[in-house]
Amino acid sequence: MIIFVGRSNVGKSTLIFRLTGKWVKRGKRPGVTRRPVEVNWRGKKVVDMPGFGFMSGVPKRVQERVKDEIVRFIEDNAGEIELAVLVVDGKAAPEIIDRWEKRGEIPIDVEFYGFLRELGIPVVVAVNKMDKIKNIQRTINFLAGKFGVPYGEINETFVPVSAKFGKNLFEMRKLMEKKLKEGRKKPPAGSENLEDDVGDGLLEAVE
Ligand SMILES: Nc1nc2c(ncn2[C@@H]2O[C@H](COP(=O)(O)OP(=O)(O)OP(=O)(O)O)[C@@H](O)[C@H]2O)c(=O)[nH]1
Ligand SMILES: [Mg+2]
Repeated sequence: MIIFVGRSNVGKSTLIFRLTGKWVKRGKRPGVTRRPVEVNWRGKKVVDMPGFGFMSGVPKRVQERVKDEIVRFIEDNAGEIELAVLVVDGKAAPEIIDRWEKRGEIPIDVEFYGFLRELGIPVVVAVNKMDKIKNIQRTINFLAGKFGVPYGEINETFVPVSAKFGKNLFEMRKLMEKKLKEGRKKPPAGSENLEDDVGDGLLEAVE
């Protein structure tokens, strides 16, 4: 199972539609997807999750309940979830994160990234709406800092995309496939990239 999670209106459903070609409900206002929706992609379940955070016309109490339901869904299915794609709105996220931190709160995206990693779920962060972002690398570096992703792991964690304009979807798919292949196991901290690089060097030498 692959889940797509993220705040409301970041483009999760549009991204799933682009990736799988399967019809899922999309919309202009936050709060379109209200229940997990399952589609099939290459023999795997892809789950379009409701968004957390602000939803237009939805009381705060209900928003909180939706968030609790998402957390419960992930906990209940943790054993089956092979990969999570955390979708963020690359244009809006830095500002929202700063605002939450200034209030002394943990930004919801930061919280969810940590939550997924704690459960051992591999995460790809799709930085969506790249068509609206001026300096993509700066945005990604900012997010990596907030999420606590080490410098060496940025390129295997973050991918800028535009679901609406179909940009960089191939890159996203490639990263998803890489993470799926790697599975859940995690090499000891500090050694991960070193070993890969050594292996690549050897292969190149043979070729
Ligand atoms: N500019 C721009 N707009 C986008 C992009 N991707 C999605 N959108 C727009 O963002 C809005 C929300 O898209 P959805 O796919 O419904 O978002 P969602 O995350 O599924 O929203 P919820 O189900 O409410 O949580 C729509 O108006 C999309 O057209 C993008 O890459 N660039
Ligand atoms: Mg949706």
